[in-house]
Amino acid sequence: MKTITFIGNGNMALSIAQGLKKNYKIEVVGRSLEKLKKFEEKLGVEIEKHIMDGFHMQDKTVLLCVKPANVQEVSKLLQGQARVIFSVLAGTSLEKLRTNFNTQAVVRTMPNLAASVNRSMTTLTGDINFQEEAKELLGAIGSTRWLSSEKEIDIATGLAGSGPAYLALIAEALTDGAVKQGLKRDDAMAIMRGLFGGFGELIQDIHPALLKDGVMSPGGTTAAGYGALEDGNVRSACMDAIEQAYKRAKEL
Ligand SMILES: NC(=O)C1=CN([C@@H]2O[C@H](COP(=O)(O)OP(=O)(O)OC[C@H]3O[C@@H](n4cnc5c(N)ncnc54)[C@H](O)[C@@H]3O)[C@@H](O)[C@H]2O)C=CC1
Ligand SMILES: O=C(O)[C@@H]1CCC=N1
Repeated sequence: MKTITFIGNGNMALSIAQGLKKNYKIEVVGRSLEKLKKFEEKLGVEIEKHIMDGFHMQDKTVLLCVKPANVQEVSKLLQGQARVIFSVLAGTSLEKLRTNFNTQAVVRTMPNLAASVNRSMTTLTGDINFQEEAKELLGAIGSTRWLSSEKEIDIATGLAGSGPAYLALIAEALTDGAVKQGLKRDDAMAIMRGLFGGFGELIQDIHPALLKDGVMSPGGTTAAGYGALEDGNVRSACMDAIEQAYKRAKEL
């Protein structure tokens, strides 16, 4: 079984490790043995645990899962030359990763929180020689799409990386709206979850505009509600959200 070395033991590392644990041996490098043990407990399989300070990554296949602000601090603690680093760091350029880490190759990846349920939408870019390996590795946690530039992965970060948070806002707001009109909270939550489940399947094959046309009867309830969303500038706010997220990715 091939070994994947996680550097960092936070939410993203755990979500990805959940998807990889069946087919790969998992090694995790962190700052605290206690936290590494907790990671192992949550993952439910035995892992190799290492402290970051002085860790040898010679010829290893590394999944870098720390925060963008920790790059310099973390890179100073590591020794040896990695075979390849797959980074999940938002906005952190290939050049910055190459400058800070001793590695033969670098690939940027942008998964999302659905990695924990094997449904991540993960974008990839970087060393073309590792395209197939990246697709296979990150394919274990959902769908992948290789992009041809860093600009594109920074935009995709706003769409799919941050996207679960944006959809969560919509989900919560619609639920609150139903509660405001008198639906019980439990019922509203169950109905919202069913809505997102079905919608998630429909949107795979139907263009959003056609899906909307299919729901909206002349003079009906959907048209009434849809008008309120347009009055609230939801469309424009969604486009601004991607613009702001992209801008932020370029600053990281
Ligand atoms: N949370 C998400 O939905 C997504 C996150 N990402 C990226 O994943 C990366 C990790 O994010 P999360 O797992 O959500 O964060 P987190 O806060 O859960 O984990 C960060 C991990 O970094 C390590 N760390 C923190 N401070 C450190 C320091 N000073 N020195 C050394 N190591 C340190 C620790 O292992 C910590 O558990 C980020 O770079 C983020 O851009 C990418 C896609 C989606
Ligand atoms: O908010 C962030 O910076 C990270 C990247 C994508 C999702 N979370």
